[in-house]
Amino acid sequence: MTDGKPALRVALLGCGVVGSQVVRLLGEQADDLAARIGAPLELAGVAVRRLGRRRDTEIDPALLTTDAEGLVTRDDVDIVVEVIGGIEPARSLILAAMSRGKSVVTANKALLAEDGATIHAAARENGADLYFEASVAGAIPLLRPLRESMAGDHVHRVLGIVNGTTNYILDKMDSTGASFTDALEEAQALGYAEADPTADVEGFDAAAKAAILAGIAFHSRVTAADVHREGITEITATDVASAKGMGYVIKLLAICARSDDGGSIGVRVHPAMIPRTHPLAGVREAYNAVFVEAQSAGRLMFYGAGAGGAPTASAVLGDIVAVARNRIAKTRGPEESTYADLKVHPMGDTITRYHVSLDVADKPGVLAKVAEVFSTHDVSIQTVRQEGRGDDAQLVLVTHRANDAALSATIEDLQDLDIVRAVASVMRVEGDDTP
Ligand SMILES: NC(=O)c1ccc[n+]([C@@H]2O[C@H](COP(=O)([O-])OP(=O)(O)OC[C@H]3O[C@@H](n4cnc5c(N)ncnc54)[C@H](O)[C@@H]3O)[C@@H](O)[C@H]2O)c1
Ligand SMILES: N[C@@H](CCO)C(=O)O
Ligand code: NA
Repeated sequence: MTDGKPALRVALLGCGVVGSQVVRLLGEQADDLAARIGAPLELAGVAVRRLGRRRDTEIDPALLTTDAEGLVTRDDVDIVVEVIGGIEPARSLILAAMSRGKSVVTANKALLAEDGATIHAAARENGADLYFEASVAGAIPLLRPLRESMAGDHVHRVLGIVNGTTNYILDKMDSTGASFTDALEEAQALGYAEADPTADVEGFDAAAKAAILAGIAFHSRVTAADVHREGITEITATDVASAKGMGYVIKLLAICARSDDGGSIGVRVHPAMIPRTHPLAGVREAYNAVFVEAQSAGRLMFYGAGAGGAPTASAVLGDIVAVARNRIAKTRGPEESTYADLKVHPMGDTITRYHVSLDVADKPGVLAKVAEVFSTHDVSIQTVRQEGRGDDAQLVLVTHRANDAALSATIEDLQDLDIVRAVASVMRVEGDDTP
């Protein structure tokens, strides 16, 4: 089937959770891959940090090297797969590979979100392919559909759950009533959360993915620094229970949306309450799901495993096949598209809704004073109810849509009211069509 075509030679950088599964699949599926590509794939070498380490997959020791730079610049390498992660040395290695015309496949969201401009420019200047499906939502085909299948449509909004670890934690808190700390420990015991869980629980991982998604969806350059980011560490069991009581569930969402006038985009990652009837509410455990809303396509939903060695390697393998086919056809995949050049507007200009719980004194006139603060900022209240009485009273308010800046100024003023003992919780509400 491959007509004796010479093999395409693959250099793998990094052999951890994802890399070891890439090695396994390249071996196990060699015949099918060759048939699909029209030429066999051959592993030219695997760059690792330490030679002697025990690995999940058996690798011919002769393929291992600690000289990643030497490997990517070898003449007999056609395709470089970067699954080391982080900014350096990943960036220098990718640039070195591209400068020699090699095709690059990477899963590195951190690098693409921080300095995608440099990597994409190098791909363009050297006529090299750059594929990165695994960088966002692991196995779920999402970037290729956005870059290619939807290239003829006009995307309004991308909204989703793009971090499995935090979804697992929030799901446990919701289903068992666990505290954040207990749910995090469970996620760590199961291998979802890393020993240092900061990138996940503080929303950095999701923010990098949001930047990549927004850039592709809106044909603009978006970096991690442009993304408004809030993590889930402050969410309490009480927040989760009270959301549940009102028919909501708390999820960490990534939201990339055009402004109402279409002149700018908002890109944000933060926890939000969504109705339990919303399709994203049913995304349990460590799964990911992303909605794309486009002018002609309408609403599309992408769902599946956003992390894990084998699922992520599936996306990497798909990219390897794509770049291999391109090499054989002497063509290239699509370049980065940033022609629309939309700017990211500040979070304060984003239109959101708030759910607010206030510990208040239960006496006449309190509600009127609270309502006055909202009206001063032109924020309209949708519902208000009181829970408890006397010294234990709580006012729970849900607003209509307003500027996030007006909503957060309202909260600041409420904090200063002497009748408000504490602002017990503030959470944005998403996913219902309330104006
Ligand atoms: N694990 C997942 O579920 C997942 C999902 C999507 C994307 N990703 C991305 O895939 C990439 C790899 O993630 P991972 O989970 O496999 O990480 P990992 O830490 O398990 O593997 C990275 C490997 O790279 C090696 N390494 C570090 N510096 C090196 C160097 N200079 N030369 C050679 N090897 C070096 C490390 O020793 C390690 O084995 C990251 O960019 C990550 O964001 C991972
Ligand atoms: N740590 C990420 C997986 C890698 O993108 C997650 O929990 O979804
Ligand atoms: Na993906």
